[in-house]
Amino acid sequence: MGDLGEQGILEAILPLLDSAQASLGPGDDAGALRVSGNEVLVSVDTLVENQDFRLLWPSGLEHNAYDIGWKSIAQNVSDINAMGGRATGAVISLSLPKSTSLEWVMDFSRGVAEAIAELGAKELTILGGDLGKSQEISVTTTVLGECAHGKVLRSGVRAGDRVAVAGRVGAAGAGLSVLEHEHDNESWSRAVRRLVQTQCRPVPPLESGPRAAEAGATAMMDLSDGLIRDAGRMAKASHVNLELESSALQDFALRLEAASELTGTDPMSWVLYGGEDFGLLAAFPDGVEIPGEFTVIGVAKPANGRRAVVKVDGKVAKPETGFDHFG
Ligand SMILES: Nc1ncnc2c1ncn2[C@@H]1O[C@H](COP(=O)(O)OP(=O)(O)O)[C@@H](O)[C@H]1O
Ligand SMILES: Cc1ncc(C[n+]2csc(CCOP(=O)(O)OP(=O)(O)O)c2C)c(N)n1
Ligand SMILES: [Mg+2]
Repeated sequence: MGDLGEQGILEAILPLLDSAQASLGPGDDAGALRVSGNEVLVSVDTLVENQDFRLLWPSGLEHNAYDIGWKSIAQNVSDINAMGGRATGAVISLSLPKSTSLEWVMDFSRGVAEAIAELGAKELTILGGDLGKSQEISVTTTVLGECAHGKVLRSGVRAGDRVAVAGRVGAAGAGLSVLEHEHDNESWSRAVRRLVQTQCRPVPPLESGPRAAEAGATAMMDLSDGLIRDAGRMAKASHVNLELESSALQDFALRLEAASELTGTDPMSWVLYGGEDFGLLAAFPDGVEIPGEFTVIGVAKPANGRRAVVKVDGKVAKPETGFDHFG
């Protein structure tokens, strides 16, 4: 399966599955089902030890259970936010090695509870979950949600729309590089610690999803796999090119300098290809007032019947760069 990539696997399996009864089937940040006349959004995401976090990073930092609980909530409510909705319920499945301590599970659960409170997911309540035994830690959270303003899909961008982002871009990727860098974590500066914190405890902009929907966004998705890769998915779903300007991304890169000095990485590579910030990528038509927390980074242009692409400063960006579990 290694060479197929996530996209190739999905193209092979989705035709085998029946989604006819869904009001929105697979392909977007969340699916939707009509229940007693109301649309309910559903999304699921998994965190696996050594794939999505390490209990001990090469930098010497130990990853605590609290942060895993936090991130599992953050990454899931982010998918509901990306539809323009608010999370209402969640179930959490924990698969753990027998050696895991009770203190670990309690710390994890505190992270879940505090993420819900501090991220401002006021309507989100835990409905249940599951406990099981496994070789390594694996956390799967399913989240339900609703949209007051109608759901916003990835596929709605129209030529002429302005493309904008909210939340952080590149910080979590920079934090990941620092964690993976064999450099003693005791000597990290405050700025470096903040970037690591964005990787371990991401903060999706939960007010911005519903606000963008209300403002009239034509399309939206969350940024989990890297700006270029995710923008490529939006471009493909909407059959338009997304033309981005690196000058509009410069401010995001400037905020990553501390990590760049430590690891020797060009900060723009984190902005373009780093994932897990769980910010928003949205498109707004002309005449719509874009909410103030969004930064316009480009514009949508017709694909003219060709394969839709993402361009940066007029050059086609490589769609294969970014994060893929099977890439
Ligand atoms: N095993 C699967 N069966 C059916 N649909 C899937 C499966 N895995 C992923 N999908 C769907 O494919 C789309 C892309 O998945 P993914 O990249 O994980 O989404 P996201 O990045 O928003 O979490 C989503 O709509 C998701 O629901
Ligand atoms: C040990 C480790 N390796 C790599 C990463 C980077 N990483 C893991 S998942 C991911 C992308 C987002 O996760 P995914 O499960 O694809 O979320 P989704 O797109 O489904 O919301 C990235 C960049 C990490 N956080 N930790
Ligand atoms: Mg998503």
